[in-house]
Amino acid sequence: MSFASSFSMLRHRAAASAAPLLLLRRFRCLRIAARHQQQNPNKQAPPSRNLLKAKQTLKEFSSLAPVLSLEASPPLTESQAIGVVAASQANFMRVIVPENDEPSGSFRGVEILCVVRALLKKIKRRVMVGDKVLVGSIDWVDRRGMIENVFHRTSEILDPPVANVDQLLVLFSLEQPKPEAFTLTRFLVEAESTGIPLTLALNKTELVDNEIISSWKARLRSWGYEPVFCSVESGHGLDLLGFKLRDQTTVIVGPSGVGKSSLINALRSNPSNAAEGENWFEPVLGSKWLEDQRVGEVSTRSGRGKHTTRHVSLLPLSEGGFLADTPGFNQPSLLKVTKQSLAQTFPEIRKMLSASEIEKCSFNNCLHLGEPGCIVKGDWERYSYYFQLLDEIRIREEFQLRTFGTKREGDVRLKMGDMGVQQAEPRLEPKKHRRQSRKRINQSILDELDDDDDNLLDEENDPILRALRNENS
Ligand SMILES: Nc1nc2c(ncn2[C@@H]2O[C@H](COP(=O)(O)OP(=O)(O)OP(=O)(O)O)[C@@H](O)[C@H]2O)c(=O)[nH]1
Ligand SMILES: [Zn+2]
Repeated sequence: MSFASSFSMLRHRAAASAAPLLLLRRFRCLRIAARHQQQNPNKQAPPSRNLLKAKQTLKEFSSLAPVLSLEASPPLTESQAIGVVAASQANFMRVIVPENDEPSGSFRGVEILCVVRALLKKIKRRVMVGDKVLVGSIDWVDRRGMIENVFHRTSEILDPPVANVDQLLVLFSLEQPKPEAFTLTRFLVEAESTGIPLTLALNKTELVDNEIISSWKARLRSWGYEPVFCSVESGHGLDLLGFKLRDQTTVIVGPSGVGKSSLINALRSNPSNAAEGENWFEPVLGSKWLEDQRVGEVSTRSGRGKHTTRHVSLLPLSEGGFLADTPGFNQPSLLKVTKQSLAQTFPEIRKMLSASEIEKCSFNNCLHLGEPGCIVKGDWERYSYYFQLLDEIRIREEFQLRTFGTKREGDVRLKMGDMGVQQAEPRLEPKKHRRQSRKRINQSILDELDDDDDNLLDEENDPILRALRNENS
């Protein structure tokens, strides 16, 4: 397990255990109060403040514990609904819930501007864009409400931060800009490392001739991918893409200028997509904001460049499903990829490893660097990219190690792992028996960078720094 993921597991566990503890304490208050009542039956003592508080907390927790399972369908009152968080801005979250007010019984989407219940914050239950949530205290006229609980997540990505992503759409263009094989590989590796299914699409087909399309098709097939060729300009391939996105929450990633925003706009307004009936997200009532999430309007309204904000938002598709608009997130950080996991992000290596059941690599955790006995041969196009990325990840891992090692020596100890691989492990704090939080570790990396006078890193655009900051926020 990677350093990073073990920390996030710990963090989740800590959040989950806070609630029962609080509950237990409040239960004790109740019991003591009840015993007091038994011993003094004639005294009608006014309920103590603690007792009131305990009752209140029990009431709060009864609708809260535990995190709702995805299949759960809690009984809803008039002022409650289940929806999806489409955006988060400052202290507010925009949640899209279905509204059943049509005589025909068909659904429409309503956007409710929500605050998050203080209790959820208290027990550190984070609400993310993409989360399925229980909204309560809804004022259907003003379209305001409060997020009362969160459902289990099926997935969670951090860069950009979105929950319940079903699919990643890696978008490149064939021209303006031309695809660059190594950059494309970085994007694919980042997408593969999430474990979420990915679709690769190549845009602007109308700018190139058929030979170029065929040669990319063959080349990408040898990498293990079947891309969708499309053109926002001519409309070619958009039906197929629309079909692939239907009823899915999809995050589009890709370099600047390939047509991500153009594609989002095209898919949202494709009139042939406007099926009648179950498309309860379009139109979304009360959302001037959603209308504004269009390429041109955002820039004119804010008066800044259209991509100066980094707020991710989910845009409802006319046929159901969401597309995440991810301004500014167009460089893969590869922060979740480790030396050991890199091989699994290359379909070519996966294929070689699964093809040879009998002939295994001599080493269990072989890095496939051409050692004798390694079954991963070098006769494939991206082998050199694999090497290059392995090197990059090695340097980053060493940098992280050095940062913990020099700055916060006490927090890290080196452990001999399997096959003699050295691994860094945070030292348990002697008194609290608690691991250092991932936030603090990330912060120590950021501090280290801030201390560095020769620091020429572009803080805004450096994907690793950004991913670390996202995690901390
Ligand atoms: N010729 C052609 N141009 C396109 C196509 N799709 C998008 N464009 C143009 O490509 C340029 C960049 O499009 P955007 O949608 O802003 O690209 P983006 O990926 O969102 O770029 P960033 O916002 O920088 O990440 C715009 O001028 C679009 O009009 C296409 O299919 N063909
Ligand atoms: Zn090997």
